[in-house]
Amino acid sequence: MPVSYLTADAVRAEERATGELLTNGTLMRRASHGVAQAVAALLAERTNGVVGRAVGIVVGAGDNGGDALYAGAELARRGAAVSATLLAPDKAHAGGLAALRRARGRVVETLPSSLDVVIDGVVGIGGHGPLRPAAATVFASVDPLTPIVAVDLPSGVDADTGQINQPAVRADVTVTFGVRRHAHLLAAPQCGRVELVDIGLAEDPEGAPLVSTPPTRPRLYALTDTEIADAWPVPGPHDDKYTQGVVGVIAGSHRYPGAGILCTGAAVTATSGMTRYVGSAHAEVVEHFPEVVAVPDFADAGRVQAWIVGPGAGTDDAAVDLLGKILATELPVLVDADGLTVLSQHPELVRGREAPTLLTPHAGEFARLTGEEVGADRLGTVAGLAQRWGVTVLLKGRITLVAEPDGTVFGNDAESSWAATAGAGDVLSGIAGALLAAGLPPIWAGAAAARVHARAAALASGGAPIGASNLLAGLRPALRTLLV
Ligand SMILES: NC(=O)C1=CN([C@@H]2O[C@H](COP(=O)(O)OP(=O)(O)OC[C@H]3O[C@@H](n4cnc5c(N)ncnc54)[C@H](OP(=O)(O)O)[C@@H]3O)[C@@H](O)[C@H]2O)[C@@H](O)CC1
Ligand SMILES: [K+]
Repeated sequence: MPVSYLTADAVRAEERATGELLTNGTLMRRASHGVAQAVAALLAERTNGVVGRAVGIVVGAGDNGGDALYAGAELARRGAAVSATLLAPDKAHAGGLAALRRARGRVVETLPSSLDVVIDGVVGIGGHGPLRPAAATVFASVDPLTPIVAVDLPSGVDADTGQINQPAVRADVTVTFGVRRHAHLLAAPQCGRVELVDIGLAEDPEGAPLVSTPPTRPRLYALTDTEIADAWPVPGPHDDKYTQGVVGVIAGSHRYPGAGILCTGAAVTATSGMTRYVGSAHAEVVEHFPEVVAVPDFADAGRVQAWIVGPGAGTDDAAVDLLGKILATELPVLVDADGLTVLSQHPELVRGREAPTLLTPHAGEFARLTGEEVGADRLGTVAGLAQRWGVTVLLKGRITLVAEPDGTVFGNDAESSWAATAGAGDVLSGIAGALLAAGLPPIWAGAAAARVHARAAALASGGAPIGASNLLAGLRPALRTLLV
C-alpha cells in the first residue's frame, strides 16, 4: 500500500472520528509523548542523554504549542533544563503550561543563548502564512548549529501545499501524528527526518485514511521501494526480447545527438525489452548502444509498444506532424521537452487522449505548455493540468509529482539534488518510456522512474557533482539496490 499523505482538513476529520480520544486529551498526550521521545532520542544521539541538557521551546497560541509544552514537561521530568518562550502568553495552552510549571520547566522572555535542542511549537496544521515577527526573531537568535525539532510541521510551511512562507522554520526532525501531512512530502527538505507517532487514529497509520480527502484537493501518495521493485519488469523464464516491451525513442539529432544517446541508453538499461530509435542521430546512437535498432525515418521504425517523443526532437512542421501521428495511435506515449513545446501550440493533439499518455515537463516547460506558472501550489497545479487535459502529468523537481486525471498523485522525494544537471531529463524519459512499453500505467511508470533516477544520481554522485552520463551509468547499480 503506498504511503498516504493527508490535507489538514482530512487530518482534522480523522481526529474527530476518534471521538472521546480527541475531547479527553488522549490524542494530545500521545502526540506530546511522541515529541518528547523524539527529542530524547536526538539528545541521546548528539549529546549522550537528556539529564542536564538545555531544551528551548517556542510556544504558539494553539494546540501545537500545547503539544510542545507537554513534551517539555516530560523532558523536564526526565532531567532536562527546559525553557519555554510564549509568543502569545494569554493564549498558550493552559494545561500544557501548568504541566510544564509543575515539572519545574521555566517560562522565559528570551531563550538561553546556549541550547542543545529547540522545539518548534509555534503552529501546526492551524498555521497560515510565514512566521510572524515575534516568532521570526526567536528563531533568528537560535544558533544555526542547534538542532530543531518541529512539532507536526516546521512553522511557516503550509500543511497542504508545502509552500515555504519565509521566514519559516527549517527542522532537523519533524514529529507528526497518526498520518503524514501533504507538506511532509511536498516540503520534505524543510522537514528534515519525519517521524510518525501512532496516536490511534487508524489501526494502520500507514494505511488508507479513515476519512477520504475532500475532492477539492488531490490525493497524495508515495510508493514504497518494495512496491516499485514488485512492479519493475524483470524477465521470467518465458520472456524474450519482445515480451518485456519494445520502446521507440524519437529524440536528439545528428547535430545534437546527446539527447538521443542519453534517452535510448536509459531505455536500454531500465528493462530487458528492446529499444528502437528514430531520428537523424541514428548512427551516433548505435555507436554508443549497438543493441538499439536505429533508423532515420519513422516509416521504417518497426513495431513498438510505447513511444518517447521529445528531447531534441525538434519543433518544426515535420515534428508537429510526427507527434500528431504518434498521438493518434493507441499506443502509450511519453512526451517531453521539444514535444511539449509542440503541444503548447497544439494542445488539441493530446487533450483527452485515451491511450496511456505521460507528459514530463519541468517547471519552465509547464509554464510554456499551459501559459500558467507552476507557482507555490505545485501539487494543485500539476493535478489541475492532468484533470483538465485528461492525461498523466509528471512535474520534475526535487519532489517529482505524477498526477492522474482523477486526482491521484504519486510524489517522489529525490532526497538530493545531484540530478539537477543538463540531460538528466532525457535519462528520466528513457526510463519511464521503457516502463510504459512494459505495460506499467503512466503514473507508476513516472513515479518508479523518478525513484530509480534519483537513486542513480545519488549513487553516481557520492557527494560530488555529476553529469547526465554519470547518472546513466548509475542506473544499473541503482536498480540492483532496488531489485535484489
Ligand atoms: N486536535 C487534537 O487533538 C490534536 C492536535 N494536535 C496538535 O494540534 C495542532 C493543531 O492545533 P490548532 O488547531 O490549535 O492550530 P495550531 O497549528 O496550533 O495554530 C493555531 C494558532 O496559531 C495562530 N497562527 C496561525 N498562523 C500563525 C503564524 N503564521 N504565526 C503565528 N501564529 C499563527 C492562530 O492564531 P490566529 O491566526 O487566530 O491569530 C491560532 O491561534 C496540530 O498541528 C498538532 O500539533 C495533536 O496534539 C494531536 C491531537
Ligand atoms: K510547529
